[in-house]
Amino acid sequence: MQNVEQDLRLEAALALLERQSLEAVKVIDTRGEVIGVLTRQEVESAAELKERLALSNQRGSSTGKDATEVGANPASDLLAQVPTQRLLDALHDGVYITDGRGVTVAINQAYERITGLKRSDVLGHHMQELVRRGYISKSVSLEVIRDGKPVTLVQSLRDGRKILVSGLPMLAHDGTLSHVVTSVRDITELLRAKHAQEQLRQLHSLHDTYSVSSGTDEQSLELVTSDATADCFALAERVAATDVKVLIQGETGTGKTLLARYLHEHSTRAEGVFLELNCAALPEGLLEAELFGYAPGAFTGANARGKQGLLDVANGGTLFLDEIGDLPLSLQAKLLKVVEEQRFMPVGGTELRRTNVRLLTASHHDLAARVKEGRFREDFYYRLSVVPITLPPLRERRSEVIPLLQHYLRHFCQRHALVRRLDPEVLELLGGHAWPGNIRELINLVERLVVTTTNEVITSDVLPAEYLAAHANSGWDDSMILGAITAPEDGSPERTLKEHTEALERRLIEQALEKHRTTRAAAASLGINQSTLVKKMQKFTHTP
Ligand SMILES: Nc1ncnc2c1ncn2[C@@H]1O[C@H](COP(=O)(O)OP(=O)(O)OP(=O)(O)O)[C@@H](O)[C@H]1O
Repeated sequence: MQNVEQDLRLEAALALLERQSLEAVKVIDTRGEVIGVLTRQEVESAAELKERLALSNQRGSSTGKDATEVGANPASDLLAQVPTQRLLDALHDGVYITDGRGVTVAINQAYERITGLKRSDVLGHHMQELVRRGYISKSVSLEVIRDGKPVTLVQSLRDGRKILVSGLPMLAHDGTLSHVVTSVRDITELLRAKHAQEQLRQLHSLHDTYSVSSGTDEQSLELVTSDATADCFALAERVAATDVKVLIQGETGTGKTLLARYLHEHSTRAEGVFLELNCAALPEGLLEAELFGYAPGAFTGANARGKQGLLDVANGGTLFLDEIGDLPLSLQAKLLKVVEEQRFMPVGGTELRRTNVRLLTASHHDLAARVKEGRFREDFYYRLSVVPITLPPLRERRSEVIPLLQHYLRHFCQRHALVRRLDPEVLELLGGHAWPGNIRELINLVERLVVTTTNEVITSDVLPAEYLAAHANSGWDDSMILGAITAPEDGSPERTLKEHTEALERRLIEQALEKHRTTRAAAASLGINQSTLVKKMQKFTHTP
């Protein structure tokens, strides 16, 4: 059965090599693990040997056994002229042959190359002795002799390399064990490649979870700045080339992450990775494992192969730690060590690892206040905030609101293949909104308006209630309206009746909007139709 499988694999390998003009094929076991690589030359010579065997078998006997019989194989007629040692030395894999008692009778050159052992070291020696001397960690031949069946295992050599060893029993005519033939393949490279593959897999999953992936929508957008923010970006550009620590502060959605990425992209690390971790998003244990990684089997449930931490993955690049104010004190101490020494210890590890990462941090908390409250280490705070940059909230950079609205309108129209315009009245209303969620809130609103509106022009009647009460939020209050209907005391000309009436109308409409939240309900409560109310509001926004 085993031979049939091998034959089928050989044919499949040959077909694959022919069909796809490959130079080598991988051999995979039933669990999908790669156990070796066969070159075209190896597959072809095996196929040729198989053909010869088949020819000879037509003329001769067949063993009908799992193991190979020595001396009864008619193929030996054809190979008889070739000296056995030359045949063995022609093989790329190492070969080790013992007699039925475990005494070494032959090895080939490939075995010497792979293991570094010399023929003179092993010939005539018993396998037990070689294990005792520490030449090899475990003997396959002895296991084959003990169990009487093929054995495959991975051995470690003295220099730490790993070899895959497969031993096969060879039987004499009388069924007794004649020899054990062992093939040896250096799988150090294979294991390294597998390890690299695992690291890559981890990197991809980290990238999906934490990184601000490149080519995002935001990245393709231009920055909208005003006097209030241009200084922040100019400062970021100035310090980008250095490795100084920058602490970015500002309310949520003000562009802290964008500024961090801007810094990375203007730095000499721009080719390296930019990873972002939100320190408020994970419990302490997980946060530690993500940042520092862990050694194989560090804790129950850990990946048996261990895991690289972000400090390793971001080596040569930038690690942006958002919400650093929420980092537990114990991890602040560990990270301080990284900042000071550029070294860290993975969870459960025994060796310090070096890393060359630029740390950028951000927080919506007032970190200085957190230091005073004893919730943030003072030494860590000073280390991180060599250059502090504070992004103002959107309500303090009003001149950006309309450019941002137009900017994201264009963006979402393009993304959803729609044509939409913002009615000037909407621009006015939104221009006066307080934007507690800052730019993120603005972006979400614009996308919502673009995809939910059926008309080309987006009018105020589709605005959610909180945006209609914009004037109330933006500093308009009753006193200003009352001021409009009260005779001025500063000697300026008296208002006309029309102006008084308009001011009163405006006040009533504002109050109705505040109370009823939508233009439809406010209009109904005032006994006018919705479009009249909207027109009047539009007129008011143009009236100082
Ligand atoms: N100046 C700007 N011009 C254009 N878009 C901007 C600007 N600043 C920020 N944005 C966009 O606003 C959104 C929110 O920005 P960002 O995620 O950087 O904010 P944040 O302060 O990091 O928020 P949080 O504190 O919640 O993490 C992002 O989509 C970003 O691309």
